[in-house]
Amino acid sequence: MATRTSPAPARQGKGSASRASTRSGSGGTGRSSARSGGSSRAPLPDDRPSLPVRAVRGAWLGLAHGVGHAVRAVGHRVEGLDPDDRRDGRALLFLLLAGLVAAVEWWSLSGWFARGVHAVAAGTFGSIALVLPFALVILGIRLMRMPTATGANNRVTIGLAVLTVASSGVAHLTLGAPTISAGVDQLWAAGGMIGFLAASPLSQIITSAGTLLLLLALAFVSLLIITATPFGRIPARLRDLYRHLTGQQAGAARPDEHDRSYLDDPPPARSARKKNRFGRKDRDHRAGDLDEYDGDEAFERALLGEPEPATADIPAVAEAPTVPPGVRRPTQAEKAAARLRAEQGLDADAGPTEALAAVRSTPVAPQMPPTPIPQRSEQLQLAGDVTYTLPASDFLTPGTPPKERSAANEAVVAALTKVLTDFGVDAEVTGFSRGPTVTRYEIELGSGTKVERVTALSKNIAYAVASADVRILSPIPGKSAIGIEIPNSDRETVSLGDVLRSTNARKTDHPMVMGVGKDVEGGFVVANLARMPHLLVAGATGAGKSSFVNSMITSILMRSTPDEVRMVMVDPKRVELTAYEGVPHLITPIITNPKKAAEALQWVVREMDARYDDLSTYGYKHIDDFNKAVRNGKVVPPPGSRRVIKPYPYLLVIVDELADLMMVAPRDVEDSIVRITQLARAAGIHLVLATQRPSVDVVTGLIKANVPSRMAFATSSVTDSRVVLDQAGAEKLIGQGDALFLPMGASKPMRVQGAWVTESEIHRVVEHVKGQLQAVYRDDVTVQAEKKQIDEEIGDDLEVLLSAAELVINTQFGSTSMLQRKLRVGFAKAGRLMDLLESRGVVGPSEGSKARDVLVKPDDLAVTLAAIRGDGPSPAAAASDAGAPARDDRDERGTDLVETDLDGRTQVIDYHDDADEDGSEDAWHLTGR
Ligand SMILES: Nc1ncnc2c1ncn2[C@@H]1O[C@H](COP(=O)(O)OP(=O)(O)OP(=O)(O)O)[C@@H](O)[C@H]1O
Repeated sequence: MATRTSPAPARQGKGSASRASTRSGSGGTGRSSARSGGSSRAPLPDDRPSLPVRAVRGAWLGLAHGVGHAVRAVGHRVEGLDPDDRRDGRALLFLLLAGLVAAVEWWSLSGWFARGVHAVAAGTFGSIALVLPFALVILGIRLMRMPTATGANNRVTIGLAVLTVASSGVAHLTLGAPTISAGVDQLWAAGGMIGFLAASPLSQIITSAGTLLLLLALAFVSLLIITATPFGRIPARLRDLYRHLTGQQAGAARPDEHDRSYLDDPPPARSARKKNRFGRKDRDHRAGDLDEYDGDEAFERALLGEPEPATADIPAVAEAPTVPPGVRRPTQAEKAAARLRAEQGLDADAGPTEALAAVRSTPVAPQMPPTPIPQRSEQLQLAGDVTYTLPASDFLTPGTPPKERSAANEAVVAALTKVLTDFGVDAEVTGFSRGPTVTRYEIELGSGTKVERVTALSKNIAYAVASADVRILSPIPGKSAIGIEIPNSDRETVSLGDVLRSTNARKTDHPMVMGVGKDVEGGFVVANLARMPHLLVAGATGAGKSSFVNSMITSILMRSTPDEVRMVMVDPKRVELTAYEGVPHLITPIITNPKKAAEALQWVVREMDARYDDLSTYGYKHIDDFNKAVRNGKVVPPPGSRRVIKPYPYLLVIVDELADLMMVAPRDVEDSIVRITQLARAAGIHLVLATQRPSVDVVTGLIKANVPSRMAFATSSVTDSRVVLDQAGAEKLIGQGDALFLPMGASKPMRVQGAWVTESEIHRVVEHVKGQLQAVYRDDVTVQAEKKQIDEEIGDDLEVLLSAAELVINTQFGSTSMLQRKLRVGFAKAGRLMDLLESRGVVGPSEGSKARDVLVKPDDLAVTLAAIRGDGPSPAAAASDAGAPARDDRDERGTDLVETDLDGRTQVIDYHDDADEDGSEDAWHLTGR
């Protein structure tokens, strides 16, 4: 397969050019090798294997891919593997060898072939041949499931090899330590030839006991190599193993446990769910949909507001709920319910009245013990071959069990019915679905009844149910019914743990998926921040923004490694995000100073530009494609560069109070935000902006236009709601995490109760994460951009400096007295201008009375002037990009270019000016540094 290095690589098929480049050996890129001579373009002689060979090869690979597919589907499904990356053929060989050795060694097969296999296996490894199949199976399965994790696979292979040698040596010593003269049978029964060679010579030198100890130590070290366990982490690994073996993650099913059948049940089709809600059983749609169901669908379902469906077969009749004890006056609604009961001759303690029981509630799923989320440890080999374990799913505790219906709901149904009857409206309450915070009651109209007759009653309804926060949806999207959302007087908390354990969240591995909460129908809502691609979170103080931001960060910490997601947190309030200080996902300490935050945003712009440079250099449209290519070794730095190209993590920038930033530097902040939001999506950079002041001076039109996803918590006015959502509604929310979620592309906001995570849960997760890796902060994030220093230094002299630059560059004469004369300025000022030009790389250093060297050619005048104005890269960089002088200058001084990656690790890149052979510009330049 050809290696892809150019921005627009000529697509090489699997044919001749491709093979030619592969064969051309190391160092050469696909492109250069393909070009290395005219002959390589000419069709190669037909060196294809003969038909029978191809047929056997095809059959073998077909079988191998089939087995590989099955192996990848078992347990935690491996997805997104590029067909080109599969190594199934080799892996199947390992598995077959394992089977062969097992058949011979375990079941003592006889015959010449079995004897041959035994001679090889036992002759080499002695009695260790008995466990050889395990090692071969491990290697085979790893190769099928993780063919691209070359580093980790090599590590495991080396570890297994060392373990085999050490064990053979131990077997040799403990099983009689036979000498060669004792005959092959004895050697085979002990440690085989490997065991003999590993143990015998050593025991001559350090005695048998010493050798045994040494080999045991070697075996122990090999286990550490296989499991990528540093010495310091042995206790933690043992603890994890213990927890895993004793099933502590799963937790015991308690009788009062939250119903979590959704953990196991794949969601049925929407139509099936609808029918089942009304008691009819129809499972036909379900099986068909299951096969096609994938993580993306789960995401889209969540994003589209489709709740995670409840299980089908539950009868919709609820138990009679008991009213919580406590002395208080009954509300109007309760009185209405009592009246309805009395009218029907039922006593007050009776279960649901017939009339109320007829109003069906959406059933909640039945109780089932939870299953732990499978650990993704196999995928978590970080750069530098560090194994990283994500926090266990039970770090986040389950929430209160969801109720299908309660006395409060019955009371409201009765009150609504009474209002409709009192005002003579031909309509009835036909059902309700209870969410954690609000219940949506469905009202169906009799024929000939106007919708307005019900909507006009909103104030009367509010009065009857004694709640000001009544929201009417007309119609409920997708239904011929009016929805009336009324807060539950017995609201439930939605635990983040439950959301992250839901099927929706588990169907996708994407590291940027966060638990949002539960919708009005009780369905779990998750969202992929990478697809937002930017989010505005707004709401009055105390409405639940910070809790939402906490849930978001905790979701990321629960699901992603620092190699996958990095964060920049801006917390001008200084209290909200302090818990996360020191997590390895952070690029810079939490920023609390608004001025520094503005600078950090400018750094993000520079980071974005750098990523774009890489994307365009290597010809990829999205950072995901680029990362995939890097992982597959398809992105090779140009010859001469010492840069090590690594995948870019997603960068999540969280600003917990935008208003504070907009106060200190409105223009700069707005500029940066607009630039980031317009472009950063493809670069894997995503912004989350939270504010309690959603007014037009904070959330400006430009910012709004570029931040497409919105999460509105309760706002203090309808105007604020309009700023956030472009529509009213958020002012009716009831606070404490009640929100309207409007993801990009959705036309109507979805009402959700935000997920809640406690401080102790956050603490546990953060401690786990920090215990594995230390944060490596970059120190340039909050450093003022060079551009700003220039601005301040130039002060009021910008115009005259631009004239001076123009003069010097056009005349190619760097003389101070010329500036004095032509610009009519004094000596001191002309000297200052010349110094400014020097510091910006336009002229060289002073050489006494001689004129200075001019380093910028007239052709580059425009870009240099733009740079001095602050519209582009520094003049030195502009010049170095554009022309030879600065480059030569750099070479003469022997200065290398320096790149810093997200870990703050600095890499030196040799400057090289061999422009790509296809004429494309060399892209190794510093962006804004
Ligand atoms: N999702 C939720 N579930 C349950 N309770 C919540 C939720 N979100 C917020 N609350 C409650 O509301 C309180 C205020 O929430 P939070 O601090 O997040 O508000 P805020 O909008 O960030 O306010 P401020 O702008 O003043 O920081 C919390 O202390 C908590 O009691």
